[in-house]
Amino acid sequence: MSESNAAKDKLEANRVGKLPSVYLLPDFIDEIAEARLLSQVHSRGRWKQLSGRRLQEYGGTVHQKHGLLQAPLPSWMRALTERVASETGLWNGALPNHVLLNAYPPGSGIMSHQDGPLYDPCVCILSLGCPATMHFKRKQPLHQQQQQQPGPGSGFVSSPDQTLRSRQHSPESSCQPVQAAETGAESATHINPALSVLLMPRSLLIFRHSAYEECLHGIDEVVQDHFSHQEDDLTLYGLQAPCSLHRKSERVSLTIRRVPRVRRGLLRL
Ligand SMILES: O=C(O)CCC(=O)C(=O)O
Ligand SMILES: [Fe+2]
Repeated sequence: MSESNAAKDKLEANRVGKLPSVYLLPDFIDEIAEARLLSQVHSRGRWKQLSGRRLQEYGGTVHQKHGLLQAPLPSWMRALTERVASETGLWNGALPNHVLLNAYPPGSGIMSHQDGPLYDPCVCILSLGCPATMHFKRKQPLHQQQQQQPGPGSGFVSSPDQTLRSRQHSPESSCQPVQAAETGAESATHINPALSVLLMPRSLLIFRHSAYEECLHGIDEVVQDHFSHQEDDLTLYGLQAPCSLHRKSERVSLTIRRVPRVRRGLLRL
């Protein structure tokens, strides 16, 4: 079997939930590699402070009109992106060229959003540090969004004082508007999640195609995630429902993507 067929088979064996294109690779890296990555992440680069999280961007800046104004990835990050590409068989032999680092203090998250149209519709997220849960919600038709949204550039997440999360969506009354996501069009939904995936440290979450294009994804602002039913992700981690996971320390994630349109050398725009 060719290397890329083996990678595709491995992905299919690690598909989670009912959405057709979400995959989870638990322990994609070991604890030594995690500690090394965390020290790389914290020893260099300048963080941009956003509401509730810090951000660093590697590989260049994504420009609406020109695509990726490319800057080289640091060698430690290139080694990781090459491994992700070869072990997943994603991007058909091309390499991801853009990585976002997000650092979340306990109890923070990221509002529901869709990543921008300039990326290949395929994302790999490596989690380090503390667990969290990613919720996918189907986008609503525009006319329904207009009735429910507070306006462009804002969205809804669970309120910070909500301490429990089960695999049910929070009631509308516990929602509050937050700043739009960095990476693309945002909109709010109030329907039940189509899928919730536990992001344990060292795991690699992958989503693409319809999960990328037809869903929003986000992480609730809670200090504890509760799982009432046994689902694929828990089984892959060897966990048994019901169970709760506390977010006691910082979570760092690396969002690995590919921007097909590249402009080399930073331009003055
Ligand atoms: O931190 C995460 O797991 C999610 C990050 C994300 O959705 C993004 O960078 O677009
Ligand atoms: Fe995202």
